[in-house]
Amino acid sequence: MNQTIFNKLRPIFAVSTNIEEEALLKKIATHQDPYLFLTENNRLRAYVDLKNLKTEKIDYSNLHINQIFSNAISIDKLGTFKLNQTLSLPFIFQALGQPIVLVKNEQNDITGYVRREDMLAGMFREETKNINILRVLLASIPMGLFVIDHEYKIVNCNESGLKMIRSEADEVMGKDARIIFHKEQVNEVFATGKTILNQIRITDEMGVLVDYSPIETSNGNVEGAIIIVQDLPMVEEMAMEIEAVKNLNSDMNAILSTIYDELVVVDHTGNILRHSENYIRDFWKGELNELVGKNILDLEKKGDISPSITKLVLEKKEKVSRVQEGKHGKKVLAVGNPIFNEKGELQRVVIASRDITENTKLKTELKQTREITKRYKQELTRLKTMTAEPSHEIIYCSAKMQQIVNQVEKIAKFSSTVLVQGESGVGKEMIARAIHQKSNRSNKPFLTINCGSIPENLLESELFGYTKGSFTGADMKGKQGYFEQAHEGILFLDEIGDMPMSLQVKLLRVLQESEVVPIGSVTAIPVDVQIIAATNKDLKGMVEKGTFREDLYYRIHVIPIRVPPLNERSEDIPLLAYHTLQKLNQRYDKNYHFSPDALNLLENYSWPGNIRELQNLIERLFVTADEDVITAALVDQFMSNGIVKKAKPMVNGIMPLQKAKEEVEEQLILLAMKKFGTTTKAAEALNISQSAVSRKYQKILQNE
Ligand SMILES: Nc1ncnc2c1ncn2[C@@H]1O[C@H](COP(=O)(O)OP(=O)(O)OP(=O)(O)O)[C@@H](O)[C@H]1O
Repeated sequence: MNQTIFNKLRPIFAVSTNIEEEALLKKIATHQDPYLFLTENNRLRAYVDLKNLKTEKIDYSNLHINQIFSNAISIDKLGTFKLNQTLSLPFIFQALGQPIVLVKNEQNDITGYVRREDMLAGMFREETKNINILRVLLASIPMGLFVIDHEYKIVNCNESGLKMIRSEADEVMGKDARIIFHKEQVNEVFATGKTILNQIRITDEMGVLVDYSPIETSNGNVEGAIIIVQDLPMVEEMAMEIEAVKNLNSDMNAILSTIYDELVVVDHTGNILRHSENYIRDFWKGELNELVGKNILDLEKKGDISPSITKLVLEKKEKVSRVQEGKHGKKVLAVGNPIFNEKGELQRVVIASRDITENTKLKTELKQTREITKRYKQELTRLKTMTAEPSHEIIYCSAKMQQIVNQVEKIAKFSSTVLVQGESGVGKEMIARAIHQKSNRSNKPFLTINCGSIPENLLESELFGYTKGSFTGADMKGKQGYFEQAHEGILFLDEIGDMPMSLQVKLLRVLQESEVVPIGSVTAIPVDVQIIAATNKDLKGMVEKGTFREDLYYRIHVIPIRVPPLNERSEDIPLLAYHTLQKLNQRYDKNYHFSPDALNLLENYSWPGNIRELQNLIERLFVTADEDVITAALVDQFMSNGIVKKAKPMVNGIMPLQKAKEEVEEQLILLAMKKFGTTTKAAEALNISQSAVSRKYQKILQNE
């Protein structure tokens, strides 16, 4: 019995797992026979049957040691028998249940191993002797067994086998096994003497998983074969499990690829364990063959793969994210996550990347658009301020304004103090600015301060400045006053009539001494500032009433300019109206114009608010007009709406009646002549004789 079982004792190659991986692989590569791996203290660790690797031709240079060990069979699963052990039935069952049986000598040294098929073949050979054992054996094992002789004929089989292929013994016995099972595999086993495992056979009668093993003579010739059959339902279950795992895997890949565009998993040394398809397309420069098993760090060094963050994650052992560039300028956000085992050792690195090319593009576009918008905004504000800034171009055609403009030209050559008088909105500030523009101070500051709208103490500090800590609430650093700031330029003191008496003294001093003493200081600062003061009040009258200092009045009344109200120069009205409308047209890209009647109406209005009022009214007309033409009806509507009041003869104070009559008469004649152009028509309108109009008109012209 023992002889039978052990007469095909195969040698075992034992290797220690602590030898260099490369050497180990080489050693394994030279033999196809199983290996026993030993632990450091020479104990058995695992058994590796290279046939289990399933790969027909193994390229050992590409094989990773982990792949070999993943096929290792735990040492607990191996049966162990002594060479001379008597094999009772239970022992035989035990032996057949093991993929391999280790055989030891009396000294307990492993002398070789026996495969399951070797054992069965031996027993068949000794059939007559072991007939009973064999029968029991064949009947009781859960797998199907078919024994084939050298002519491929089935010479023996068990009940389980018959059930599995759904046949009776007489249908099978003596039949060529190649008809029932895989012809090629049976031929191959006979030709090569190799075992072929896990062949699925599905026909109308059966669905089984088949292993083919050779029965070899002691000199190595194949003299038959053993076919081991397992029911497919069981196999199916396994297969389904595998299928389920596969599905799970592909689901996982699908889910991951929707969350991430690329995915690669490496072990702690950088060996690629798995990757998504996109990863190959976007980062792998080589062929689309398998990347698994290759080392990502080596590939990076060789330049076969775009640099990844694997190295960083392996070094830092923490999550790392970076924007990386793939093929064709593709930008990805790669996040590398280290995965640790229970001992806290780094086991895997999962690198998931997201394509952010589009995002980056959009971001860049957004940035550019923002910049453009910013520039447009700046430009718009610039344009707005330009349009909002009062134009310094003096618009006029009246002789009165011509006189003023001539005066401005002359004054601009000197730095004398100027007093501009006139009603509100007549253009006093405009005149002051014109002086500045034409003077040689034009590239120095022009500062304006409204003396009527600022509280007294604030006005003082604004005008003269203060030193640090000079009063509660003062700026810590102190402040330069307007006089200092306007040095070498012009200071426009608007509403000078509203300046408090106390400040009038101080102002007078500055004007006389040409130096300022800031609040809280004792040191005078020399200043060279030209003063242009303006008022709509009767300063002379105020002096008489004692509300304005006489000395200051004379100090500022050096060059007086009186800007006449608009109704004293009504010929300027159409021009100013047209000019204002043009500016609005330009600003809003429109082409509005006045009807002649509308201009007439505007011209005949008294304009108590002067040019400012005119500008406001025109802006209102512009906004309201439905058509390009601003009609008299529309102008009238605003006037009768009470927004502006219709002109009425105005009397500003008591005067001799005769003089008043003459003035009214003069105005009426001028208006009529301007409107109708001829004395005849003017006479008609004024309801007096043509000769009277002619005479009076000549007189007016002579007096002007
Ligand atoms: N001759 C003119 N040509 C063009 N625009 C003018 C003219 N005169 C005045 N303006 C405009 O009229 C508006 C009022 O002018 P300005 O502020 O100079 O008047 P002001 O007499 O100083 O008024 P206030 O006394 O109320 O300070 C300004 O927008 C100014 O540009």
